[in-house]
Amino acid sequence: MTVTTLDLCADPGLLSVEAARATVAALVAGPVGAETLPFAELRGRVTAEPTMSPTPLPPFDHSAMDGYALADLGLRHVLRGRLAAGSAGARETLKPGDAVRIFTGAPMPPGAIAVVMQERVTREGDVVALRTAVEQGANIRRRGEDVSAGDLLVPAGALIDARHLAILAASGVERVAVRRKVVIGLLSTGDELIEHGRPLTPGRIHDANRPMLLGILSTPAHEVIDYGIAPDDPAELTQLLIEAGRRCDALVTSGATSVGEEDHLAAAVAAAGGQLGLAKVALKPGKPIVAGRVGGAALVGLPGNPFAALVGQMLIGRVVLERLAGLEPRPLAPLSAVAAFGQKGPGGRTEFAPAALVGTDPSGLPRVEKLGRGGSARLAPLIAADGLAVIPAGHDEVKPGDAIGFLPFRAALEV
Ligand SMILES: Nc1nc2c(c(=O)[nH]1)N[C@H]1C(S)=C(S)[C@@H](COP(=O)(O)OP(=O)(O)OC[C@H]3O[C@@H](n4cnc5c(N)ncnc54)[C@H](O)[C@@H]3O)O[C@H]1N2
Ligand code: MOO
Repeated sequence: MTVTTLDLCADPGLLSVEAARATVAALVAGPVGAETLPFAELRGRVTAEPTMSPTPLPPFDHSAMDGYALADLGLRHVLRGRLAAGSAGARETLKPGDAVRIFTGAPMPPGAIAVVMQERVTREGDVVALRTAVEQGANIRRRGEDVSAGDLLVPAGALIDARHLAILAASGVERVAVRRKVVIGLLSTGDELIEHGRPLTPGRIHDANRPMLLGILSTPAHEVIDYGIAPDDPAELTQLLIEAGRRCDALVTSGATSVGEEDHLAAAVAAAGGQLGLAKVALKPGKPIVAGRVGGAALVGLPGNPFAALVGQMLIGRVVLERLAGLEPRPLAPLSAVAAFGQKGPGGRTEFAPAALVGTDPSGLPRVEKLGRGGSARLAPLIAADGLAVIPAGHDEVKPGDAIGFLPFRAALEV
């Protein structure tokens, strides 16, 4: 059987992380289709169309302070009424010398030109005496000063979070067109793996990658189909790939990417009528990443070692899912930090290592301490880590105080 390969790695050397991200992103022709959802179901979904505001925000002129609405800028006024937030507003227009007791959020009475804060006045019965002059328009929030009717509220390709919910709710938008959920098949490979929750037998280990990847991929924008553990059996793996290629937009696997005789992924993808390419990425850990297509699905094959799989998904696999979901892949932009450690290397590969934030240096940059002694199979150092230290390729040695990068888990693990 001939294995059809994609030319992911035309260069005989290692692909840079950025080049690998671009190559893998190009496997996806475009985003999945769209559907229209009610407001309550929008969180975590990706907008498919821009939403324009049906109304100005704020919808009417109102007071920004608790105080007095004034008909003119004189220092002495007579109180004519009271307006609280939620009131439908005053009907009568103020006359010169008039003031109205007003509270934050209440509609401006007709004829009022400024609001004075209550701390700036002396009250004697119905007389309001200003201690200092106010300017015209002071403390008035104008209709439409935040958003005009017809303004762009949320562009297409936005991952809807609390900010978007706030402005959509404020504008009374009830339905939004979003990308349908990206259907992701998830698969672990390896005869040594046992499902979490089942007892171990000699020589076998629990599958850690699928629960980890489920933890990353289970978002409102995705529907994950769990294909379980595939044994190191080419025929069985081929059948699974054919089925997943029919149902899924993307397939994320771990293991079997390497060169061992039991690493059957490439042959199984070819037997399933797909194409696969091996990208040797200048990345430590996670060097072997395979990507391709099977049926209608883009396939990302992560290395078997759990930390390598995590790094591969965070840095490279996610661009496939972002493209399918209609999100512009976010550039890999580690924060500037300084090393609180010294080490040799990483030489020609960019190294990612579990790391904790340990204060700041004199210039205010975060100091980053590397955790654990390396190794792509170790999980324990991740638990105390705040994110990943990023040591750029080309360093033969890192000394304490050297400039490095830091990728916080919070930003990196959200999809
Ligand atoms: N001769 C070579 N051997 C290896 C090379 C190489 O270049 N030449 N690369 C090494 C590197 S780097 C990595 S990473 C691994 C990648 O191997 P595979 O993607 O084929 O992964 P496996 O061989 O299936 O597994 C590697 C390791 O990870 C454990 N594993 C696998 N799946 C899971 C899982 N779901 N949960 C927990 N642990 C898992 C597996 O038992 C192995 O110990 O290849 C190196 N070898
Ligand atoms: O680079 Mo492997 O991906 O070390 O674990």
